[in-house]
Amino acid sequence: MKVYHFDFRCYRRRFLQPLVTSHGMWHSREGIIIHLGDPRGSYGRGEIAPISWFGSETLKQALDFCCKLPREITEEVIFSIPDSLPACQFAFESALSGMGKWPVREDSFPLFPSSSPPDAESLTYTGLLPAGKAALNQWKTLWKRGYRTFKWKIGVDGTTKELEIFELLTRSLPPAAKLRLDANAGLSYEEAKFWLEICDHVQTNVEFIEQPLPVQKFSEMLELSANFKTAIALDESVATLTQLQDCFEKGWRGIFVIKPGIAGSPSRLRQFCQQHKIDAVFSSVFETSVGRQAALQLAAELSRSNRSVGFGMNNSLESAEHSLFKC
Ligand SMILES: O=C(O)CCC(=O)C1=CC=C[C@@H](O)[C@@H]1C(=O)O
Ligand SMILES: [Mg+2]
Repeated sequence: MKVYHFDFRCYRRRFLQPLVTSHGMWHSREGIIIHLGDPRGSYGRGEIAPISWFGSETLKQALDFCCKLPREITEEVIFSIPDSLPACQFAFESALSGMGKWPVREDSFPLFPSSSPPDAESLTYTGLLPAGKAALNQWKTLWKRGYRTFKWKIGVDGTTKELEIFELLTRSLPPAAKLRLDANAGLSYEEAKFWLEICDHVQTNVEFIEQPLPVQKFSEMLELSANFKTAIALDESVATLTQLQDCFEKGWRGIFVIKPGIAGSPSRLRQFCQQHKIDAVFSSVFETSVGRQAALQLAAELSRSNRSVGFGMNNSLESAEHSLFKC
């Protein structure tokens, strides 16, 4: 059985502007870059970028797992990482499948790749707008950079204030623009109905409302998805492969937001998406280009519709280059 040398480093990158969602304010993205090397000098890298409030493991759980692993590991160890560690499953399997595809080893630990995978060139990207009225100016900057799909967080400032901004935003967006509203599970049932009603009658193309209700309100979201023209996309409800399978089995046939970085095993995710031909929107976990490359490769392979991918904001965080440290 092949044996790989295993090593890892932690990183911490600040958001240039804290990310404000109904979950709260997110100031820094922390994660782990893993390195697998083989005796011939080939190596692969992966990234553990958990989002525990979405249902993945915590960074501490991932770090404990890495610290307990021996420095020499086999494929058997990699494919037996438990489903309770989905971000670890993603990282180790990505590193294994990337063996030998990385440039000749640099002296420093991992240099972060600057390019996206070739297959990802066919993808279009979503621009993430800041919550609140800052969105009214920010969309123009992103439009000039070529974005045509925008995502705006709601469930942060209250419906009255957000509706005011929404009306100004939809009146200023060009007809070719698409808008996604992401509530991060922060609306009540009545507020969700209200937003769906508004979106059904507004001129701008509202592509979908993302996770309007908490994960526990699955049947309410299933009912709402049948009663409005505006689509609903599940995100927090389908964050891990286990949750994704569960929502599919309970009858969800709407849009699934897939964050490969926390979904779990890429091979099992690929098998599920190909078998069930789901309407998937691929989304970032604000990972570095190490995890982003692996996630975009999956998005390019598995995106069946022309929905843009939520990986537009790699400039939302400070550079990864000097963020690494031994942990
Ligand atoms: O999906 C996108 O367009 C960008 C990524 C994004 O919005 C998110 C990434 C990670 C956690 C959340 O704050 C947020 C989301 O809810 O989708
Ligand atoms: Mg979301």
